[in-house]
Amino acid sequence: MAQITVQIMSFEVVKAVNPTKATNIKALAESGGLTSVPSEYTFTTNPNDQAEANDPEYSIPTIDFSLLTSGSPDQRSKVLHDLHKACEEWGFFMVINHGVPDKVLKGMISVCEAFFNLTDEEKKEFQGTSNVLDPIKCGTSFNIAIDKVLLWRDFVKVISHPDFNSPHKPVGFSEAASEFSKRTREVATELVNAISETLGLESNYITKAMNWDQGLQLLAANYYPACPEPDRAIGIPPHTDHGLVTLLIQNDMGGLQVQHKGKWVDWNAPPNAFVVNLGDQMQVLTNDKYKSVWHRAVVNSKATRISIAVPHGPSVDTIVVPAPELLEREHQEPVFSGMSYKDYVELQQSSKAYMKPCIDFIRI
Ligand SMILES: O=C(O)CCC(=O)C(=O)O
Ligand SMILES: [Fe+2]
Repeated sequence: MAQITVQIMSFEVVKAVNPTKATNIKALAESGGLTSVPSEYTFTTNPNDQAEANDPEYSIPTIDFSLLTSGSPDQRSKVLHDLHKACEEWGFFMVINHGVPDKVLKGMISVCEAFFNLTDEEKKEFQGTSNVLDPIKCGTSFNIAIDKVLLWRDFVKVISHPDFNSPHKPVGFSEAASEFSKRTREVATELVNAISETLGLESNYITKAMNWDQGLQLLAANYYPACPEPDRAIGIPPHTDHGLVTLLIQNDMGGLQVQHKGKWVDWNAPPNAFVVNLGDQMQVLTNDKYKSVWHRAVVNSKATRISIAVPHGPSVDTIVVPAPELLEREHQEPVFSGMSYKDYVELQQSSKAYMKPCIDFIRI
């Protein structure tokens, strides 16, 4: 009987969701008495697809950033070798000793938490429109105009480059986000230069070809409250990221899983490391050599998880094509047709590409 009451109650809360009046999962999770996942949020995963914990085959590649920027020539070439392997075999790696102070990372997580703690009324101002490239946008799920299953996730996204944007609330958000985005971008630039070298190209090849100076950088913060039945809901379903590289930090809760050799691998990065993954534009540029990798965010029953994903891409008007220098050297035909980054992002977030590999739309 109690069970039925709860289900009806949560159904009523969820029914209030509509594209113009977005409610949020934080409010639902905190409303008390929620003992099961409401049907609109039901998303089940297959436990047999999970990688064995501690299997060395699934041990995560780690890149020591300090050796890349200030190691001896031998140390640097060893890191470049590891980076090449990580890009080719995983598309995901962890970056340690990156030099961004803990204070900057923790400061960013804490202002994001404060943002999610604003009242619904206060957040409404930052809801944005249906334009996927709104400078500031917040909401719940992925895109409630097209979602068939609601996600156990609220989000706030801001464009931080080429122009820096920030909500004016809560106090301190803008300062923390500005410092965090600047420092994170410096690390991303070094990594992209190093990735260029691992491809046998000039270190500034990618940044030049992608108009990096005007490149898009987003701060996308995710809020996943504790969930009463974590196996029956999902924070973010399997997807690849649209840009070149994404750098991600999280509070001390895990939840990111990466697909590797057909299994889902738990990614337990320490809070002061960056988790880096390659995005679709890197796969296009390298003509499938370095692939963007499928990943997802699962939820847990213990505590709120916050992650901040920072995708870095070309400038929005760059038409991304496989690098002619690589095609020539490898005697390959291009396997992707060109598309502007802006069109790609819009396509990826449209109903046409919902839960589908967006990159297949431009595969020749
Ligand atoms: O929260 C996470 O760990 C994953 C987030 C993510 O994949 C994204 O925002 O694109
Ligand atoms: Fe992602």
